[in-house]
Amino acid sequence: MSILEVNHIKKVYKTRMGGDEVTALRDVHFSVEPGEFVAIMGESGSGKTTLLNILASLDTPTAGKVLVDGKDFTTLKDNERAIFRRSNLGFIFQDFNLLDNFSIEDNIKLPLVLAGEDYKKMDAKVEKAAGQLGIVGLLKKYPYEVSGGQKQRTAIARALITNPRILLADEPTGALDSKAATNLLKQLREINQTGQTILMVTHSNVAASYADRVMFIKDGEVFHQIYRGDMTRSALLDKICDAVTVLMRGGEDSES
Ligand SMILES: Nc1ncnc2c1ncn2[C@@H]1O[C@H](COP(=O)(O)OP(=O)(O)OP(=O)(O)O)[C@@H](O)[C@H]1O
Repeated sequence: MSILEVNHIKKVYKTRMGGDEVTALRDVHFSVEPGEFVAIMGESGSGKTTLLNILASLDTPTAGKVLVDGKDFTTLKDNERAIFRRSNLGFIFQDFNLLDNFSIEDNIKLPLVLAGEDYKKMDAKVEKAAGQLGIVGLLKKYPYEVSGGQKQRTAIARALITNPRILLADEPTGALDSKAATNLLKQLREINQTGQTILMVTHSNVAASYADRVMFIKDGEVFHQIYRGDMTRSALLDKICDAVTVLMRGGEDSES
């Protein structure tokens, strides 16, 4: 069974007291298998954030369903959706979203505290997550004392500590220099290779080339998909660059 099924979702925003309407997603339909690493690309305004917000259960679609492990969460009440989100999804963001007054250790621990987990079990989980991300030596530091790459590793450790079914990443390398971005992408790939399903929205062709599948959104629909198959990362990168060029030409696959 697919881990995620996005079933013909549509999202229409109503603006100005219900006057104007904006169709951000027209008909988005795809599924993700357990252990896949999927990158979502698309030009500004194509609907990526809208899609991610719906997948994150932070917003509801106007029509269609989203199923995680066969369960439709779009129909849950707000409090049930919050519990669903906490136990099934992990998030990382472009700007890390760490709490400045919390140590690295307490930032990583936070989802466990919110979930009411037994304090005695927390330390072992923090050690394990920090070990996986190579930041054990930073646990007593504060976010302002560590680099951008280390902040994002902290955010990943925090996202993974609850063993989420899916890790949702919104432009995770957007605030990093290219060396830190490369290290982070390699780390995400390693985490994926342990079986973690990852969905990542990105503007970066290079970032997308670390995924198994790259999905292009255009005008609120899935316009094109590229599967890595047995391609090397650089061959996948070439294909992504070609697809982005076609997309920027307005979707016509020719010069004319
Ligand atoms: N809350 C909202 N109310 C009305 N329209 C919205 C709202 N949020 C997004 N939109 C519109 O929906 C469309 C898709 O926006 P969305 O933010 O999902 O695109 P995006 O692909 O994430 O863009 P970017 O890459 O610039 O972040 C755009 O036309 C946008 O103006």
